[in-house]
Amino acid sequence: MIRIDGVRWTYSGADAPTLDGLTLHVRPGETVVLCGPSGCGKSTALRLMNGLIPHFHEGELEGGAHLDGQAVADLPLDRLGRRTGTVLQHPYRQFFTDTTETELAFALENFGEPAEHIRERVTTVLDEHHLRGFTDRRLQELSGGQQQQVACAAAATHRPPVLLFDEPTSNLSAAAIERFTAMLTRLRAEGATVVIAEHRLHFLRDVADRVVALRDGRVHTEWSGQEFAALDDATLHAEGLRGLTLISRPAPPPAVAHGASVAGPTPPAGVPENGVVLRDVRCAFRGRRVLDIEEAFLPAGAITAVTGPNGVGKSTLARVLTGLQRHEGDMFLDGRRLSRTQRQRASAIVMQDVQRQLFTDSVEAELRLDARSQALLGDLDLAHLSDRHPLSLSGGQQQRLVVAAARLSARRIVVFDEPSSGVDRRHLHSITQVMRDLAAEGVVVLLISHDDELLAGAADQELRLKAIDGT
Ligand SMILES: Nc1ncnc2c1ncn2[C@@H]1O[C@H](COP(=O)(O)OP(=O)(O)OP(=O)(O)O)[C@@H](O)[C@H]1O
Ligand SMILES: Nc1ncnc2c1ncn2[C@@H]1O[C@H](COP(=O)(O)OP(=O)(O)OP(=O)(O)O)[C@@H](O)[C@H]1O
Repeated sequence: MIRIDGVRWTYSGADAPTLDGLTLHVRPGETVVLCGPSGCGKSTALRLMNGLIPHFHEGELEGGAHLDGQAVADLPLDRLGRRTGTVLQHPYRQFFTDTTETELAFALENFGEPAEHIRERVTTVLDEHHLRGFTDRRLQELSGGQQQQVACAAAATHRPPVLLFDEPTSNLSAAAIERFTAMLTRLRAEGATVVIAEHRLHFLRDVADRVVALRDGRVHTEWSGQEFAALDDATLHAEGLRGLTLISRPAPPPAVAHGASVAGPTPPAGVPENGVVLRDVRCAFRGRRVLDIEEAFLPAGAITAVTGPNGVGKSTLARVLTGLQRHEGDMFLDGRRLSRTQRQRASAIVMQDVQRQLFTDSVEAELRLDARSQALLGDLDLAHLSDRHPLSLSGGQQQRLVVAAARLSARRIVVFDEPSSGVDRRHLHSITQVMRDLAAEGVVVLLISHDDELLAGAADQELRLKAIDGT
């Protein structure tokens, strides 16, 4: 189905090839997982399969991918579009339309399918993916996890024989990951060929036919699905990969909070001196209330995890803290009430979609380079990339760059919104260390995450949000 034979690919302007002798054959109906350290070439390999290389990205290609015996480079884009469905690392970047329903219909409309058929298919997909509640919701107003679920559904709506997923679970809750796994099982039953690039491997244990670990742009190790399922975590860790065991996380102490959307005990009286206090904080979008916190205390010098299902209001809370969101109620820092502008000055954030906060034309320029930032670049394995354009970095490299900028920001409040997307095992530890160092300096650190391994290693206390309707 997909054949890649000894491909070499060098991005335009890069001094070394990103794919260097990559050989990979994917059989029809097979589900293959691509894993490997950040920057090893997983996304690039997917771009070769869906034609973004060479149709979109510029560079030097030797060899190429074949789909059903036809060179991807020779296939017209509409034929490629019918044969492949792709979910990118930042799904919001791939939306063409405005609402969930029109996005699901988009590909079929482009292929000139009859309106009746489009309606039927969109209805089926909305049900299969549990997206009924989002039918007419505007895509830009969905939470990160909700967007990722819509992107997965939209990629499958026209039933392409090949589906390519780039870190499809980076923003998903455990329940949403289960729904995604069910989608993979359904696709396999329908005979689809599926390639998934991932760092989080545990949910792929029972669905992968083959697992391929890349390193330096070529295949380094390969396991059959059975071999993979039988691997122990130590073997995977030795390969620099994340384990298969679902971390059962001892719940950290609850953050001091209560309110309609918050699980936790009663707060202390008065306004604590050292940290953030939220009082009667409420947010609503178009009359729909999404955040309702009577009182919460986020102490300085500790990492407070904010958890809860997709769409429950975690990023909204992050925007409240950092002064990016209008709301009712008050926020105090170290006993002093802060206006929105004061909050913007007191805080830094690593956003869920870090590409939104890369503004300059080099890694170096994103940070103010001095001895301290040089050392941090080394810790985060970015030192060799300092001349590079930030948007040319891999997903995990971009993530670490924004983490570095937040570390150097010298703000009292630093929020990390899903910082483990694109992040391999080694860097999970370096990012945890950055958060720990900030907390040790007395910063109020907030960690929003669905990643139990990250939470187990980093969270000092937990603020668990529940949906306003109680779910
Ligand atoms: N600008 C907006 N307009 C309308 N609704 C919005 C807007 N921003 C967020 N929402 C809605 O508010 C709710 C909370 O979104 P938020 O991004 O805070 O969730 P989250 O808990 O961070 O989710 P995830 O885990 O998926 O990232 C969601 O239902 C979302 O669709
Ligand atoms: N447009 C580009 N120009 C130059 N180099 C690039 C470009 N895109 C990616 N690279 C480099 O190619 C290498 C592989 O990137 P790729 O995005 O394929 O890695 P990845 O394995 O998907 O990483 P991650 O797990 O961090 O998402 C990285 O070192 C990256 O910096």
